[in-house]
Amino acid sequence: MHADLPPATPLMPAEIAALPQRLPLWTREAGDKAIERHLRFTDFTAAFGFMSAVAQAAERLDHHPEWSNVYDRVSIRLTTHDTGGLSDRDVALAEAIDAAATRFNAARAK
Ligand SMILES: C[C@H](O)[C@H](O)[C@H]1CNC2=NC(N)=NC(=O)C2=N1
Repeated sequence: MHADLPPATPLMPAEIAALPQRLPLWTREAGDKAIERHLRFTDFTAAFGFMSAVAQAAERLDHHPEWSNVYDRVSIRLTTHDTGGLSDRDVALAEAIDAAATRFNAARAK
């Protein structure tokens, strides 16, 4: 189904070090195996609309978030299970998530 996509490529240490510049809204988890972002929306409908948009991006990229939702809040953790750490797919999904967050007027949470 996703035979057209190359396999996930692990990030090099220099790429991990540059993540704060590349993805300023994301924080690196201790150990640098994952990044996370916490968002708040105007209400549950907006939060769920955002999650639906992210779900479509995740399918397109063949890369899926670890996330949770409570009413108007969504917390997202990105890691690559296949490689056991951060990969280019995490960056690609984070960029798609940032674009969707803008469209759904997300605010920073936490
Ligand atoms: C078979 C399929 O391509 C893989 O299982 C993909 C699907 N989505 C994924 N999502 C995440 N976050 N990590 C993975 O390693 C991963 N692997």
